[in-house]
Amino acid sequence: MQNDIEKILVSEEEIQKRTQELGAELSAEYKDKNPLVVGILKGAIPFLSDLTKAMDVKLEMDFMDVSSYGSAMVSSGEVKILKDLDTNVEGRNILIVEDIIDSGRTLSYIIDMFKYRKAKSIKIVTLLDKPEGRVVPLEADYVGFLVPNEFVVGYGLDFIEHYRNLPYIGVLKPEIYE
Ligand SMILES: O=P(O)(O)OC[C@H]1O[C@H](OP(=O)(O)OP(=O)(O)O)[C@H](O)[C@@H]1O
Ligand SMILES: Nc1nc2[nH]cnc2c(=O)[nH]1
Repeated sequence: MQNDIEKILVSEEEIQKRTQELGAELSAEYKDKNPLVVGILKGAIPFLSDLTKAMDVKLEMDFMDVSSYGSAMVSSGEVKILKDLDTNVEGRNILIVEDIIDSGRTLSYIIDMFKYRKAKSIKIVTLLDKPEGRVVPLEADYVGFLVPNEFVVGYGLDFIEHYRNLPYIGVLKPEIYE
């Protein structure tokens, strides 16, 4: 699998160090707020797992799965809920955990939904932000790393469901797409 990687953009050490920093910041922000940490399946799982272990606060976790219709690498803009939360978000402090914000469509849809459901506060932490990909305006409250406008894989991010288990963020060799 590692043979398929052309270059590493964010190393395992960089991810782990930044995750500890973000965990400390979020611990201060959410002290005594019992946040509901919402992971967006499936890409957010490795980051959410490491990040919440770096947060020394009482919190709850829940998960949503949404799909944006489209090919493996280009989304169409339509978002559909595949798995909803089990938890009522009304009056809750919500921390959404994402692996990447690209067009911004996925999170824009989810945030509107949480506002409609009367969440008390909504914040976003994303491991990666790809600002050049933005189609709808959206800013995360906490960002791990900025990435260029390239298709990235690893640490949760897939290409046709593979490479999520890489411990770093990388770019695939061109022949993998052939
Ligand atoms: O800002 P956007 O352009 O909406 O892209 C970001 C979304 O795309 C990826 O999810 P994907 O739909 O590929 O699902 P997955 O996490 O299960 O791979 C990623 O995990 C984000 O949720
Ligand atoms: N794997 C992967 N999924 C994405 N979803 C939105 N942007 C990306 C990306 O660069 N890589």
